[in-house]
Amino acid sequence: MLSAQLDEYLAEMNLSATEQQKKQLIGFVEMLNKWNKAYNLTSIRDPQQMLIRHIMDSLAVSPHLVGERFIDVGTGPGLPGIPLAIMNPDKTFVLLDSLGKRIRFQKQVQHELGIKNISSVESRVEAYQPETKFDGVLSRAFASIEDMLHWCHHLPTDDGCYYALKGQLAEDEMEKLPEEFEVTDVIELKVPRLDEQRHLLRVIKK
Ligand SMILES: C[S@@+](CC[C@H](N)C(=O)[O-])C[C@H]1O[C@@H](n2cnc3c(N)ncnc32)[C@H](O)[C@@H]1O
Repeated sequence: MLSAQLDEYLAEMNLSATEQQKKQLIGFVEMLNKWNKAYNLTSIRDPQQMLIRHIMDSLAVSPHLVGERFIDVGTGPGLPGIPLAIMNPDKTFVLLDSLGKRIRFQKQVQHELGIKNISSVESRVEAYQPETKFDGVLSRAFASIEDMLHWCHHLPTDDGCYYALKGQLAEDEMEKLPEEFEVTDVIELKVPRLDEQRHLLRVIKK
């Protein structure tokens, strides 16, 4: 059932996936569903809705990523980072969250599904000092853009950028951007069966 839906949605989004990648995406939904009661990972309880609202919503960002090394800040159970890592094995993703049980869940996912290009970090983002900086800093449902830029300014390379996955566009949020930053792209995302506005904002330091 889930796998037929996944095939349909991937086709609608013009994304192609190997059998192994599809197995991992479905496996991730199954693990979210199984661990949700004990670990309180998401308010969405129905696996079919998880597929749309978590997996496909995350994957809508995939065609817009530029670079190889990414960090997903405030990733929770690994969103959008885990679906993006599954579909982009040539890129690496650090999944950062301050809550230990979410990190434990991610590590279990990495182990059970054999996802090689993710690593999990338990830390507040402000305190995290990576050895190597990132081409892209991603977030979904994490903070206002202003707070994201404030807390993450030490993470991207000089020509790296920020990707914020948002619902309805908050013009006031964009107006409050510190003047050294610039929104270079506002991309309207199409997520199958999701009748809500979704946007990806790409921000750079001028
Ligand atoms: C609303 S959840 C969003 C989770 C996921 N990105 C998603 O889209 O489902 C926000 C997450 O950010 C984490 N968080 C909040 N403030 C943080 C901080 N300063 N540093 C690291 N993680 C933080 C929380 O623990 C939580 O898991």
